[in-house]
Amino acid sequence: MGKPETIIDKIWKKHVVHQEEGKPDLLYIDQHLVHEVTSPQAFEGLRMNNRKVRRPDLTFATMDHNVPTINRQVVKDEISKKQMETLKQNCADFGIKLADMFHPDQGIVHVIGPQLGLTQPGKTIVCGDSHTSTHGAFGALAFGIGTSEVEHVLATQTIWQERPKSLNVKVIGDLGPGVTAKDLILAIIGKFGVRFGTGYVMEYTGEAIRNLSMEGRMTVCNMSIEAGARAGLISPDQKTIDYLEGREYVPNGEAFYKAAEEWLALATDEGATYDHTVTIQADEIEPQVTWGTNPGMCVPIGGNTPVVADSDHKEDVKRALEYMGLEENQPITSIEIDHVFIGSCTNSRLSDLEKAAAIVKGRKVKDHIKAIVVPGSFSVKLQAEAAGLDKVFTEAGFEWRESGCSMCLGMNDDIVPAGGRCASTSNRNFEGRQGNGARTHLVSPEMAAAAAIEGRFVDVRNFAGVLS
Ligand SMILES: CC(C)[C@H](C(=O)O)[C@@H](O)C(=O)O
Ligand code: SF4
Repeated sequence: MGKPETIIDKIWKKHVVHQEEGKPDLLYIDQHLVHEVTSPQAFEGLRMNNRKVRRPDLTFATMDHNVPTINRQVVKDEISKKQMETLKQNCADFGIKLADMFHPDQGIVHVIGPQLGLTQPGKTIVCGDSHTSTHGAFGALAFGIGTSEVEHVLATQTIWQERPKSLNVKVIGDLGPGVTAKDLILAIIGKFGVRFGTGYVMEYTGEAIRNLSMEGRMTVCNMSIEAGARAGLISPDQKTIDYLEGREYVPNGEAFYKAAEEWLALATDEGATYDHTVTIQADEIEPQVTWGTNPGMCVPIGGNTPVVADSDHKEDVKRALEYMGLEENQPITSIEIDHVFIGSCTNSRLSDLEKAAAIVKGRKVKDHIKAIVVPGSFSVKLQAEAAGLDKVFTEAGFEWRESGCSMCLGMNDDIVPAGGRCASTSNRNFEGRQGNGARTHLVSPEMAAAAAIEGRFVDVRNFAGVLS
């Protein structure tokens, strides 16, 4: 037996194709995911230099950020329209598979990768999108890249990368009833801040992580970037294998069993060391709500907004409260909302919708609230409809939409108006994120559903049926 290694070391070693003193490593990329927003200039660069895509077979494209979620036929915004037409043309010219807005595989890039089985343990996965960290839930080394790097990967199937340090985010104990993966990651970022992961790839370990479903693990890894990390991942286990078996791009038969063995062997070895470790106690975590303008500005549902004078970051807190239209020391349960968004690559998978529907069932959305549910992919939408979830939502007063990024960011028609206040299951609450002057509160799907019913934030654990 050699020295115990982390999964990060193991994946890195297998993918370095060139190493030179004083330079980053050149890493091989196993899977390149592409969307309409960050790829046009990259393809343009290839054309200008008369280059081809090196491995079209390892490249997969979808449309997600700009797609309309009501009437697919009408794309009002000219830039959005152009970006989608350009992606279509680029994929045709360079021989890349594309799930366009009408394709059954269409969806948010970080939802369809796992769904199709393109996301697998041990792979290096990149995409011109910061939330590529989502795929780390499978024990892949997955990270977002910039447009010039997208061009580099298209042309060479490799990327220059500084070897990251490793950070063990150890979650001790288990989450209580009604407390979700979203609450866990918000509480982690709330405790350690939005920069503690800078320069690191984080591995989430511990009982609470093992007990999460694959979908919960995706929610956690998705937000690694909000902690500043290069990537976040979780060592594969039997749950990972079970999730992947039978998916379209996963090997089958004997090849699957062989792959599964290799995948399990990637898990961090007993006794491996990390550059740094932080720990958090899962059973102390309560449902979280962000009050401010970054994901670390969050408190438990029973808490209050901060008092400026008591804060270490007075200016930031003051400005955030002002932007959010909130008072100091205001109970979170007194905050009234007018929009609810259930969707995004953080929380738009089938189990997210099921959990939100369980809260909503038989109840009504408060009168004035505009509440929308946006499935993460066309396939999630179909599965949800087969289970009757669309009816549960629409009967309660939610709108049931086509899949896409939607209200997660203001790049399509789904926008929160200035001064509007939204309970959102997405991952970013920056100023203007959901539209100019819009105010975003990040929560779990369950908490968003309960807020839609009550018209303000409430502890979802008090809803009948939630704790059963
Ligand atoms: C548009 C895209 C580049 C961006 C990202 O990289 O994350 C978006 O997905 C986001 O969530 O802000
Ligand atoms: S759903 Fe939101 S966070 Fe995810 S890729 Fe789309 S815009 Fe980015």
